[in-house]
Amino acid sequence: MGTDATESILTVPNLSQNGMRYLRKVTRVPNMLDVLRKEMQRVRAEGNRYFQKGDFSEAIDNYTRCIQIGRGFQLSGAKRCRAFGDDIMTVAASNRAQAYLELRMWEKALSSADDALYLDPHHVKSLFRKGKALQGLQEYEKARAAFESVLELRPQNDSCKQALKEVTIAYHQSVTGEYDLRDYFVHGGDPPLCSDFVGPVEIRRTLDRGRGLFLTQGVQAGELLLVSNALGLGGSESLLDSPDCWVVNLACDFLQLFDSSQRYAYQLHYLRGTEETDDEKEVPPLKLYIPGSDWAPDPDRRLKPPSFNVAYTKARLNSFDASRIGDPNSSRLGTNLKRMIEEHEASTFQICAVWALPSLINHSCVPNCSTNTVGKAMFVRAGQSMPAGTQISIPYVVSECMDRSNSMKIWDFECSCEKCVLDKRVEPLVAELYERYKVQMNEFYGMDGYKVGKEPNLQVYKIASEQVDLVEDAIANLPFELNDTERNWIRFAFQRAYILQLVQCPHDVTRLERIDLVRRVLAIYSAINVGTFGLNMYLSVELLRGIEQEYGEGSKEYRSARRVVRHNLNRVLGPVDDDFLQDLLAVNFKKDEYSPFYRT
Ligand SMILES: C[S@@+](CC[C@H](N)C(=O)[O-])C[C@H]1O[C@@H](n2cnc3c(N)ncnc32)[C@H](O)[C@@H]1O
Repeated sequence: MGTDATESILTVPNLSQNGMRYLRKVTRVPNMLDVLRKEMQRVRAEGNRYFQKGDFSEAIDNYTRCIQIGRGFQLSGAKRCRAFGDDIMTVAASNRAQAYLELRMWEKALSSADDALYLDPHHVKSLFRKGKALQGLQEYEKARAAFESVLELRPQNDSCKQALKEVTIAYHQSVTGEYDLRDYFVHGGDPPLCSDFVGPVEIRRTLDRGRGLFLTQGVQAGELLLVSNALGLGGSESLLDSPDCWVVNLACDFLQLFDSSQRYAYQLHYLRGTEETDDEKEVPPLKLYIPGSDWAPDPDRRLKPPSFNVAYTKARLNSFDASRIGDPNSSRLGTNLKRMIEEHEASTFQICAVWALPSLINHSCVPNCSTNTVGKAMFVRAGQSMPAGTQISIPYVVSECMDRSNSMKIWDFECSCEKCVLDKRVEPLVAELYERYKVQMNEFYGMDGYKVGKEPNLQVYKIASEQVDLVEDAIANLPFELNDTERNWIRFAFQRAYILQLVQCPHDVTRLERIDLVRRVLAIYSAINVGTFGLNMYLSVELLRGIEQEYGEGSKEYRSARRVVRHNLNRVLGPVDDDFLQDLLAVNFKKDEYSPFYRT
């Protein structure tokens, strides 16, 4: 138990001289202590009632009041008052710790549990709550020690055994970067808790983009670079049209971090805002993001919440789409074609989040890393093999628009990646075609053209195919040479035509032709690397399905398609061995009437 606990409990009452005199007097009154004990119990019970109703702030006020009465008497000077009400205060402080836990106010929960343990070092519930607070602070080793003390006193305590298991796993994850997510990826269900992890990266200043994250060693595609739990979440109807709503939501979430933990408050502090120019912005210590590390700044430099404006700006400049948090399926193997279209075209409610360390990664429309969320934890993996010193990049938003300035505007910068440079060059040359494409795709909304059913929509197929042909002609006639990847970047701007041609293709299109269509769409997504990973994974599995039906499992075509699947899964899910792949395929190869190869 630290000195903090002693200090905090001793400084609770704030009695005036008159108050002290009064207390000394009343403690001499016969039965007064009984009366006061009853009063303490009543106030504590009142706290319990508020707790039951879910009003944790009122509960905390009552528990504090109960402690104030007890400490007031203890400090009143009378000898017989020295240990007055310790038993009642222990429980009040312990319950207050639980109320703080409910509010995710980890530091206060810890200090309240310590208050209770100061009075009774073997108070089991307080030891447990201390462990939970430390778990919330990602201090896994210290949490483990607290849970172990509980189990010494109560070896059969099942919740504590479970909590000990959780922090042991979390500690292992945070140190090794090994996460056993197989079961979750294969069977879905509630996302497992994942600890933060910092792999082979460092934070450095860049020449022109403020700070960025760089590799400290060479990595292979799929290697885990970092895992980060969301600092805050915000939601609204639409991400790009009305950012105000979710930014305000997020900013409010941010302000609560200051009641939660200084570590998280500092992570927020270092996020990009507009108070300083990029060059002046400090490079945060990497330790700040490593669970259990001794990152702490001078204890006198406790951060106070920023103004709402600052929180708002930080929310705006650092948030990414987090819709996948609410959809465990899309963290797994992507979705079937029906859902793929629905999600892509009709996204309505948007959730946004800020992840502290990923927020220091700069954007590229052709990123070299993948991001995937498991619950609130964002996993960042290398999307390709890269040497030490490479600056890593992620897509803040994946947009097919050739002019992405609108969708990027909330982040306040103009992207100048290779794809942006190419798009700017090509856009005027395909302007008329692009306008027609956009009008047509919007018309399809009106006529349910995006609905995927068992019966293909032949009109949509015809129009989509015509557009694909026009795009292919336009690409072939561009007045400059392009490589395969660049051609696919341009196709990506027209991607919906390619997808609709695939999903609405008539029954008489042969399996080989379908295989070609899947291959083509997959090549388009692969060219923008891992930005639309769900689709990459899904389409590569579909390709394998088609090839298995066409050529059989023993064929070289099948083996090569399996390598493609493994590569795409690996970049997002990490190492995929044969058993894991088999399990994933077994799930995905279930009868799916929206597959392009169903009944072909
Ligand atoms: C999420 S932060 C990324 C980290 C940021 N560089 C920092 O120092 O905090 C987003 C901000 O980084 C800068 N940024 C990110 N990607 C960029 C890019 N591709 N080109 C120019 N600026 C970029 C912009 O100032 C943007 O508002």
